[in-house]
Amino acid sequence: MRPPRTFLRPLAVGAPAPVTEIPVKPSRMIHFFDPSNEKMAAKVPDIAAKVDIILGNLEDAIKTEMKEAARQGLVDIAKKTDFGETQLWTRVNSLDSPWVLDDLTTLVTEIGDKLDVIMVPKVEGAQDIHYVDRLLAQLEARAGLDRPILVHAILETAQGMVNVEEIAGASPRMQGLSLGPADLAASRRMKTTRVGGGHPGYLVRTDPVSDDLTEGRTTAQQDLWHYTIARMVDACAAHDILPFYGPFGDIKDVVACEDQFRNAYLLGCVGAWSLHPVQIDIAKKVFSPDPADVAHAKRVVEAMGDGSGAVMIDGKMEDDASCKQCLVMLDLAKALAERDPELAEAYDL
Ligand SMILES: CC(C)(COP(=O)(O)OP(=O)(O)OC[C@H]1O[C@@H](n2cnc3c(N)ncnc32)[C@H](O)[C@@H]1OP(=O)(O)O)[C@@H](O)C(=O)NCCC(=O)NCCSC(=O)C[C@H](O)C(=O)O
Ligand SMILES: [Mg+2]
Repeated sequence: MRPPRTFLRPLAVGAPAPVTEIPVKPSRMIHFFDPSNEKMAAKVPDIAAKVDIILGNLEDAIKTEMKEAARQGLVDIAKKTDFGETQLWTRVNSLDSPWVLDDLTTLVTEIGDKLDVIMVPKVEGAQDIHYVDRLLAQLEARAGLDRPILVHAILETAQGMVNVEEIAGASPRMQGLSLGPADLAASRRMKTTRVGGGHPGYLVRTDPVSDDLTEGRTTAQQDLWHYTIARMVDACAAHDILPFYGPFGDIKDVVACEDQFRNAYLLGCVGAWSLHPVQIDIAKKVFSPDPADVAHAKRVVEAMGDGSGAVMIDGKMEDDASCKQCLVMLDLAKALAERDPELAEAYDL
């Protein structure tokens, strides 16, 4: 780790100064598209207008023989598209792959001025972020960029989970973390075959009510990802960066997708990945606070005045701590209202 006094120094001569704060912009969904797929690529301008973040994916889900076409496709799309307020991200290939060096070199040199964040998969420890950090500084200097490109790490190996805190604080470039449940399940040797979501076999059962062990015993499915998401959220909050849930692979099960996204929202995530257009509106709905919650938050904040003391509202005690939660809700609502006139009206902001 770099000592505190040097943490914010550029890592290459001519590289832009690192940021001191991660910009908090609406980030309800990171929409994945395959830049080598002509049909998907053609939809990018329309989709970019609807999402908070659009991500050109170069890693898993891109066939080996299409890796170079995907990289070039992303360069072409980025050059010709006006993304407006929507953030442009990419997911590069993993650091042990034969493609990542060309991914980083080409993208920063050709479209570095348009790229907000580079998502790095399968990050295992601070050393992976340090490698990317220095290389990006060199490339930014070469490309004459005037702002640093931020880095987002996917937590998808057991090693990455063990080192989650050092990853979150490894560089001032660290923008956030996403959970990659499919790779993480494989790395942990979990006995699942899904891309995110729950499993009916992971349950608890009520105690026996008689000698017949099958009589009257109900079960409830449990959340496979609770521990992982909570751990990621704590690491992100401690380092002032942003946590995201990752993919939900059962595209047709829009109900369970909404549940998974909501669990992540309630635990502190700011957004989730959308893999298919049908998941965009699910993320938008879930990660935008409910207007009733925003109205309640406003009442509490108004009643609490300077934020200290305790008041009763609708029979419930509110104090400094619940007021702080309400401020989190209101800050998010205000940020979203600035971007979305419908939400501004719904929140009366
Ligand atoms: C999942 C898909 C392969 C499904 O594609 P398809 O079979 O074409 O679906 P549809 O026929 O329903 O598509 C309808 C139209 O919508 C377009 N489409 C589909 N997906 C997208 C998209 N993401 N962006 C833009 N447009 C999209 C189709 O082209 C159809 O168009 P048209 O024919 O003109 O009507 C596909 O959705 C897909 O590939 N999605 C992205 C998958 C992906 O990125 N996977 C990687 C992320 S998950 C992961 O890596 C795991 C993680 O790392 C971990 O470890 O957990
Ligand atoms: Mg993965």
